[in-house]
Amino acid sequence: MSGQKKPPLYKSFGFAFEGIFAVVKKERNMQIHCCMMVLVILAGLFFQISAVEWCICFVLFGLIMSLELVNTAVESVVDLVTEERRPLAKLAKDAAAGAVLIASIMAAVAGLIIFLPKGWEFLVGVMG
Ligand SMILES: Nc1ncnc2c1ncn2[C@@H]1O[C@H](COP(=O)(O)OP(=O)(O)OP(=O)(O)O)[C@@H](O)[C@H]1O
Repeated sequence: MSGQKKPPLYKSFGFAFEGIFAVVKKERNMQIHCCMMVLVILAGLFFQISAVEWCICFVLFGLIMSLELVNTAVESVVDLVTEERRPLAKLAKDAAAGAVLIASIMAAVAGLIIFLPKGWEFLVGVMG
């Protein structure tokens, strides 16, 4: 929309937050990501993970949630453009979903690398 006055910065932030809240409300996968984030934060506090480990966790939360927002945006645009079954619509939706899946698998692996040894140490300490 060139030539039109841009909305003030605070309004742009408002629209962005509206988008985030709408996706959290509508998308079950986003609700699962939010629950996982809370669980990881609780585990991080319990096991007192290092600053670098917190950074890795927060970067991965951001990556997965951002990709979920983009995935919902792609799905919405595809549905807006066509209700017919079309190969390109399928490719767009499946590729966007694949991006979320890859990030989630990598985050799960990173989570295991960070938390598995600490969980094991804790169990050994409790039992021994
Ligand atoms: N217009 C379309 N043309 C061809 N295939 C489509 C089309 N719309 C959806 N599909 C296929 O059906 C699958 C399910 O689509 P849907 O829109 O229900 O999204 P979804 O993968 O269930 O995502 P979510 O659960 O996040 O809504 C897609 O992954 C895609 O493979």
